[in-house]
Amino acid sequence: MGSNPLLKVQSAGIQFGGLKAVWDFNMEIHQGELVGLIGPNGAGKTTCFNLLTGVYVPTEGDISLEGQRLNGLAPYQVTRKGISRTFQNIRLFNELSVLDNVKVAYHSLAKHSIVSSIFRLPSHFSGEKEMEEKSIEFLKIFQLEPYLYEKAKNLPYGMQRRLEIARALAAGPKLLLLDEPAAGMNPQETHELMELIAFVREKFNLTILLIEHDMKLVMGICERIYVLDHGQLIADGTPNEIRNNPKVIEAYLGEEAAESHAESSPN
Ligand SMILES: Nc1ncnc2c1ncn2[C@@H]1O[C@H](COP(=O)(O)OP(=O)(O)OP(=O)(O)O)[C@@H](O)[C@H]1O
Repeated sequence: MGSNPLLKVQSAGIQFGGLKAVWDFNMEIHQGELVGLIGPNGAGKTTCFNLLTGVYVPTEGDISLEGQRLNGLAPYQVTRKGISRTFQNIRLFNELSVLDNVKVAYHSLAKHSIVSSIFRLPSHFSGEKEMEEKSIEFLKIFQLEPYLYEKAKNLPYGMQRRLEIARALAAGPKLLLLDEPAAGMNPQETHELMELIAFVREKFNLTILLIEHDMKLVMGICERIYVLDHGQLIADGTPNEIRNNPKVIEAYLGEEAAESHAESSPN
């Protein structure tokens, strides 16, 4: 790939006390790619997302988006630079309506000034109206239109997951990070979600990095995959390369063995 990468991570890492949760992490993602980040439980995947989004400041290495260094920026600044995310455990404003959840995301980027909003100047209303129309447009794409005025907490689980993605998209990201978007979904919901992810990627010319445990799903939609184990990258490549990589097979076999041991051990 000749062009400059959208995201570049060079030897990034973070240490918590004595624990090196992630270290020497390298990654390059180009505009338009759909990339997977996988690894056994506790491998450091969510920690990587936290590094990329300013939740954690790397104790080593560099992270840049379009050549601009992100190290040390607060999460809201990273969002403004163009990285949005969803969380493993859904984080919505439960008491707000579906529509307001998306409008809040727009507000964080809104162009109309605080002065115009306080004094309720005409520019405020046109900004507000435009924001509402755009929010509804997004929600239609995610088939959430029937729920516009429903409190977020009352949505079926699969729809809450969709709303989280819609909200992340409303911030207009260049790079969208999805942390286990299909967690807790049944196979039918998962299948529909994957089709939706592929669709929004095309429609908004997005670049996506996703963490997912469902191998079939990751292998099915990602063009490239990075694999973490014990905080370190052990492989990256196409789904086929990853599927046949002995280090990856070993890491996952190790996880299965640990799980079956835990299941058979008395408490
Ligand atoms: N704030 C923190 N303080 C201390 N240790 C942490 C912190 N955040 C993460 N860790 C540790 O870093 C390691 C990696 O955790 P992380 O949640 O990133 O793994 P993961 O690959 O996302 O796991 P899972 O698939 O189970 O979600 C774990 O050992 C975890 O306990």
